[in-house]
Amino acid sequence: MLSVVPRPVVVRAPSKVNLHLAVGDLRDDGYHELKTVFQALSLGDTVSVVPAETLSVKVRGEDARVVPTDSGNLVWQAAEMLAAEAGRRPDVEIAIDKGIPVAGGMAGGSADAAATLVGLNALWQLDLSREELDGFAAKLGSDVPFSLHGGTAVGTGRGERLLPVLSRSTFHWVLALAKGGLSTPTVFRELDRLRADGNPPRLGGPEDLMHALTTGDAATLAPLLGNDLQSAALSLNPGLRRTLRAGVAAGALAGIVSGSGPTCAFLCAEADAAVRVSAELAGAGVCRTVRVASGPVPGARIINDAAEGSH
Ligand SMILES: C[C@@](CO)(OP(=O)(O)O)[C@H](O)COP(=O)(O)OP(=O)(O)OC[C@H]1O[C@@H](n2ccc(N)nc2=O)[C@H](O)[C@@H]1O
Ligand SMILES: Nc1ncnc2c1ncn2[C@@H]1O[C@H](COP(=O)(O)OP(=O)(O)O)[C@@H](O)[C@H]1O
Repeated sequence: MLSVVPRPVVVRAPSKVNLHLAVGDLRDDGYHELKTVFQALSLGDTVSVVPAETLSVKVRGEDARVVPTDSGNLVWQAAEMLAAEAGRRPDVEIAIDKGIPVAGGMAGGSADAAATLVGLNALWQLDLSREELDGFAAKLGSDVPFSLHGGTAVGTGRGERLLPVLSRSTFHWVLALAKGGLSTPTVFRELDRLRADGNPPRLGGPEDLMHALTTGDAATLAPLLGNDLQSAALSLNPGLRRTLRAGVAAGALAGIVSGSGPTCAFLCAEADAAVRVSAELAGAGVCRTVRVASGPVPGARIINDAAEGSH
């Protein structure tokens, strides 16, 4: 007799780099007002969801052992949220294949949460609209809406309100992954402390950077990259200064801390240059490992069909 084995829905979700991250003051709700330009990168995670008796999370990949597999994982929270909406049990097994560094300032948990929303919307045939998914995404975390959208976008509010940005051509990046991670709230707190003690420079508006994106010219874009959280990340992890210097010495057009760090992202003139820079950085002993990536790429999207298969 043929048994019907449910096939998983498999979703690919991108990492991100903040090309511009201007941090405003601390709000009463504990978040900072942001103006940021996100770009989704080809380094990503793959998440698959398949019907099961109970909710469970499995994680594979280099950083797997530091990722929670219980309700501390954003994918767990995403599944419970959608199950409550659908009035059903979250009876699903979620498997995460991690390519994105954990606590690396590249929105890895957000990518997985966005992938889970997309995957379960298909698996459970919920037919939720883009706007409804956005609402769930924003509840899960400030970066989750961007992980759904991908591409290049301006984020305001706490980063969850998005407007797409016109970006011509593909940009080539080298990512220097650090040994440990940095906690996002700790980095925001460190920036508040630095600001209370002195007056670290604040980024202006992203208008010139957005214009550079429309030209598609990496050399024009490079000097306009900026991140207000960089001084805080460097204060918590001073070794990152060496990493940033080494990437530029290796031939990158510019280097920046990605979001709250500690990953450093280096913009390169073209794909070949990125491969050369990555090889030199890997040999310089200034980071755990290097990755080459390009952007912009799409947000969380299904890479197979939610069909049932007979085995
Ligand atoms: C800094 C950024 C830049 O894109 O990314 P990462 O570097 O973490 O990837 C984001 O703002 C992170 O977004 P995300 O990681 O989703 O943060 P959330 O879960 O919403 O918030 C975690 C904590 O970070 C701080 N936080 C976050 C967003 C914001 N606009 N202001 C904040 O002060 C708060 O302390 C909050 O409790
Ligand atoms: N699916 C997930 N992948 C990675 N980390 C997760 C996930 N769900 C929850 N976390 C928790 O979120 C923290 C921040 O991880 P991550 O999203 O990778 O970094 P960042 O906020 O710097 O972009 C981790 O230290 C981990 O405890």
